Amino acid sequence: MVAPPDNDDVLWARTLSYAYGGSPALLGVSIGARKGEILAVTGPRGCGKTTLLRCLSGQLVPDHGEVCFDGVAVHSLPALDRERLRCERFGWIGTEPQLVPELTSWENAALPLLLRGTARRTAKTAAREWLDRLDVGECARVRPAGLVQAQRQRIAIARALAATPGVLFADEPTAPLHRADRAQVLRTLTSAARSHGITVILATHDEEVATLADRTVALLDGRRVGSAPASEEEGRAACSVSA
Ligand SMILES: Nc1ncnc2c1ncn2[C@@H]1O[C@H](COP(=O)(O)OP(=O)(O)OP(=O)(O)O)[C@@H](O)[C@H]1O
Repeated sequence: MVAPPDNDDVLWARTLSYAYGGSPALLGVSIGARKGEILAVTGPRGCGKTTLLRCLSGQLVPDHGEVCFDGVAVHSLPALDRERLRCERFGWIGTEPQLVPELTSWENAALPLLLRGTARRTAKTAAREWLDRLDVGECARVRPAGLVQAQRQRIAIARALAATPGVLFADEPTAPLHRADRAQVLRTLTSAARSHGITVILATHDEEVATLADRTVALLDGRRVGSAPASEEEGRAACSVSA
């Protein structure tokens, strides 16, 4: 059975290829995600998950193929517009928490909101709420150097959620956490995303983590395993080139 064209995808990519210095990491990958959907990208180490997320989020420009978010052709935006899009509409949780060492935990969590011009008091309230939800409320006034890695990662997750992005890219987000804490943090992340209509693209090599997603796409050696629905290969309306 051929799936009908799906024009509800808020983020989609068609035939993405990317190589690092001639060494291919992605080969013709097509993918789509709807608003509020939690989509897991799975596969063994080195299969191209991070590269795919970096292409989808505009951090990398694919060698071939297209990325479209909310009608905007991300791959053809000038670098500054891609940066603005990432700042205003996307969130990123990496495997390593990258916090600003000079700022306290709440200031780190509030940073995307402050950069967008949100009033300091409002941004602080939102940041502290998310720190509480992620069980690091007591660390609000502590700088990253005074925290353990698992606490820093919870703060990075709070920072991503506090900004309520359109799409949250999460690359092995629970890797630095203790095994016992992973399920709880992932549940907080996925339930927050569902209640706020945030689309999540979740890269993981852990099958258990992937079970929390609405749908899974598997990669192997830079290619999508199994066939992509027809809607992800063709039949899309062209996206515009302005942000
Ligand atoms: N900056 C880089 N320079 C050169 N090669 C890279 C770079 N980043 C990734 N690669 C290579 O590209 C391929 C895909 O890597 P990628 O990190 O996207 O996979 P992954 O599935 O996310 O792996 P992991 O789970 O280990 O992060 C691998 O062969 C990797 O060695």
